[in-house]
Amino acid sequence: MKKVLMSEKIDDAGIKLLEDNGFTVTTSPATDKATMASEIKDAYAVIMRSSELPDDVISAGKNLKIISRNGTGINNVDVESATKHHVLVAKVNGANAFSVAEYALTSMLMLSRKIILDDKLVRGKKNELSTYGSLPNFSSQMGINGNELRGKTLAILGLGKIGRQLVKFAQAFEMNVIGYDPYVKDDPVKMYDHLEDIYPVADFISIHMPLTPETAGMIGEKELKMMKSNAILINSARGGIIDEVALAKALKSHEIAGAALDSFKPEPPAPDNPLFDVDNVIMTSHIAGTTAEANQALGVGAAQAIIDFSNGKMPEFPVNPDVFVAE
Ligand SMILES: O=C(O)[C@H](O)COP(=O)(O)O
Repeated sequence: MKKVLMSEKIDDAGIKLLEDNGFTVTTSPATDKATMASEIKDAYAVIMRSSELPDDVISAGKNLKIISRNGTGINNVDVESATKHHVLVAKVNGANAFSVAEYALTSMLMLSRKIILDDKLVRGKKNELSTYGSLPNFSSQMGINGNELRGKTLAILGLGKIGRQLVKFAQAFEMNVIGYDPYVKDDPVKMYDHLEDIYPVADFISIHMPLTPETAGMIGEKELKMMKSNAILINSARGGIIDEVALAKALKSHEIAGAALDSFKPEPPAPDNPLFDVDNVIMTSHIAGTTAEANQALGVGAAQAIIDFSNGKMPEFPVNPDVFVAE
């Protein structure tokens, strides 16, 4: 029986699909590299999500034929090493696009309606609330008002499946959507050729690009200074695209109005990450693409890639297709 090693457990539907197709499925804790390297020895396939799959682990996989990432980003897989060892890397595109786009929209709404700030105010004033009597909207009386999304300009950086889903959501909120993506051939929204033309006009900026040498550190002090003072920046893509120290400074000095980050560098964020001390930022634990629905679709997609491969068929989303040799 062919063994599939999971560095993180996938949805039961994906495990069942593999077992129904004659594979044995085991989990090895991704945090323990030594165990992983020993477990990978007799594995035919690996399924992984957020864990790192470096060269020394891949090299230990003497029978390894395919690495299946249940997600789109492949920044945590050493594709070069996989290719060197003739291991196919496959991913699952689009299965969590709705979830990530929902996360971006939720963050935009929470920040522009000041939901977290108001929640803190209500809790902080719990003993005085009865004195407000017929004026329960005390935060509005204090001058704290949110804004609608309607009519605001949203810049979407990266117009893949996630970015395009966000376009649909934003248009339903009557936002003016603009975009930047040097790799798209069509123009799903008004596209800009240069990021420096986007920063000064956007009220919201949402990043949906992979972490690559081109995007690493793409938004730092200089770029933050170009943004509007009411700008809200959302990163549900990858840590490392935004300089977090520069962002904390820009938020503290109100150079921009707010931010939401779901991914950090390093991940999880180190205790001395300056964003912990900033109010107008939402910090979450890489949850944007993890809903029950997305997890199920991703698990099934990752399993299907292995089944297809083992049946001599190219998986739907290969990363290094040249190593594919039908079995
Ligand atoms: O790579 C992806 O599938 C999306 O960017 C979501 O990220 P995640 O899979 O790391 O949650």
